[in-house]
Amino acid sequence: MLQNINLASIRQGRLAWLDQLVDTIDSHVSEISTTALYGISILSLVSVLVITYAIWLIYWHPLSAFPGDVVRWGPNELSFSTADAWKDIYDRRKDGKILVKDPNFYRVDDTVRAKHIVTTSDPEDHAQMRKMMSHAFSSKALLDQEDVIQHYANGLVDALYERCSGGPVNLVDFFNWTTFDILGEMAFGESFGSLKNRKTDSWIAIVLDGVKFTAWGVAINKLPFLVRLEQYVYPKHVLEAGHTHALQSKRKILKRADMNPARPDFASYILAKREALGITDWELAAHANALIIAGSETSATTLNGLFNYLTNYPDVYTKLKKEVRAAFKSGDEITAARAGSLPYLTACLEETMRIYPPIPNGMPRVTPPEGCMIDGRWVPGGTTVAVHMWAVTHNPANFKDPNVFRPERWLDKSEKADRLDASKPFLVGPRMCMGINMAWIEIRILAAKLVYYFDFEMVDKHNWCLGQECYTLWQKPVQYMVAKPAQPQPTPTVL
Ligand code: HEM
Repeated sequence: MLQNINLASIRQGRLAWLDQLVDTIDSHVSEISTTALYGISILSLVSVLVITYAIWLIYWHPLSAFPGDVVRWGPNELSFSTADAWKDIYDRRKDGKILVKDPNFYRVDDTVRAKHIVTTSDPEDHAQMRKMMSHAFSSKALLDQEDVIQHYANGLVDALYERCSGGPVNLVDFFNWTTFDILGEMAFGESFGSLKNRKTDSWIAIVLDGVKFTAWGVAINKLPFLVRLEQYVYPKHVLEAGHTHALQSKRKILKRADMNPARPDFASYILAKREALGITDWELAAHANALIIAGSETSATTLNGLFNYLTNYPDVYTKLKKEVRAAFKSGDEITAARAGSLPYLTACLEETMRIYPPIPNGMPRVTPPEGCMIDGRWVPGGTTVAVHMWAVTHNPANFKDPNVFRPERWLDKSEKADRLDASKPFLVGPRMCMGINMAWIEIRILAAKLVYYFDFEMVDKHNWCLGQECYTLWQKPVQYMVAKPAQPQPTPTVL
């Protein structure tokens, strides 16, 4: 009996509690129903639209027919990794069609992203800029440039002799100091003083962070609704570096404009056309920056990559040392011409730029409105296309054992196992690197001098090139090496 009473009261209590709950929900539902209904309807509509758009992109978009070796890596973007795609996308085409640089990737504005030779999309605009700068890359200019390169190459050797007895050296710093000092002198009329001070100039640190600013800008541009909010999307330090870098470059180039250097530098040729072509101060700064980044970071990357692979492949290193040390009786004899006649050195550098391309991503172009053929396939108009440097040089269809560092593949051309023309670290066609000759002079001299003067051993031997972050250019971590002198120290150079 007692039990029944208790059970009944419990049941009653439960029911009361449930009644209360139902009442509460009821009142809330009636309060929010209209708003919730609207919300749910809009959400459902958006979901249906997004799903329909996604299905359209996957099954009915004109590019949906591109599976396999051509990778559709964005709704309207194709990546080719065949040797033949290079000429169809970047070179002068037989059908006269021009694939311009994709303005969504090469972003420009009137201030911190002012257009320069690398970023302008308009072919006529570009041709004018290229003409303006051509004197800076003439044979005569190259002779002067070799003097500057020799000067800093000797400075690098001195700095390494000075520091190597104190323990392992971070090669990344030493190559940055050297290549940025060379380009600083060529572009702004003065070096950054990094080699002399044995310290990375603060401007260089900002330049390297500034590279991320450009890469973030490209990523943000992929979602147009983010562009207006972009200052909130960038990481704060990247945004600051991008702006500081542009402002400091403007200050530097305007200071250079007031100087009158004895030897013409890159700035001389640009300043000479400043009025005639109506080049703004921001554009002046952008040109100088483009030259410094294009010319220094890339060469430093190649040299770091070379010494990483040499120290990981002792047989290759021994063979290269033999070639270089047999060719020269003293370090002063190392000139660009003589270093250029060493086949194994050239093969080692070619192989470095294949396996660790200084600019590893694709440089996007847009197909003309009427579409065009690329590598034997029809591609509709307005499609963004590129050959991604890393993909094409690591594609086993182009290179046998693509992850193996084997300079011999560049020497034994009868082998035919490799499509050597798939590796184009300097690009091809009218937008190809303007500094290719200077780059070869620089990397040959610097590599030959270091191979001649030192024996390097990597601390904690590993493949330093793998696993690096990339923001168009590699974010290079420290690379510590033990440097043992192999020759008596030369007379130091006054920097
Ligand atoms: C190993 C070293 C180098 C590599 C791998 C390299 C690679 C490249 C690549 C791939 C481009 C095309 C970029 C694009 O279209 O977005 C380029 C353009 C350019 N590079 Fe280099 N570069 C190197 C060194 C240099 C040097 C030393 C200079 C001298 C300052 C230089 C000056 C330029 C210029 C002016 C352009 C723009 C050409 C144009 O659009 O007409 N580069 N480089």
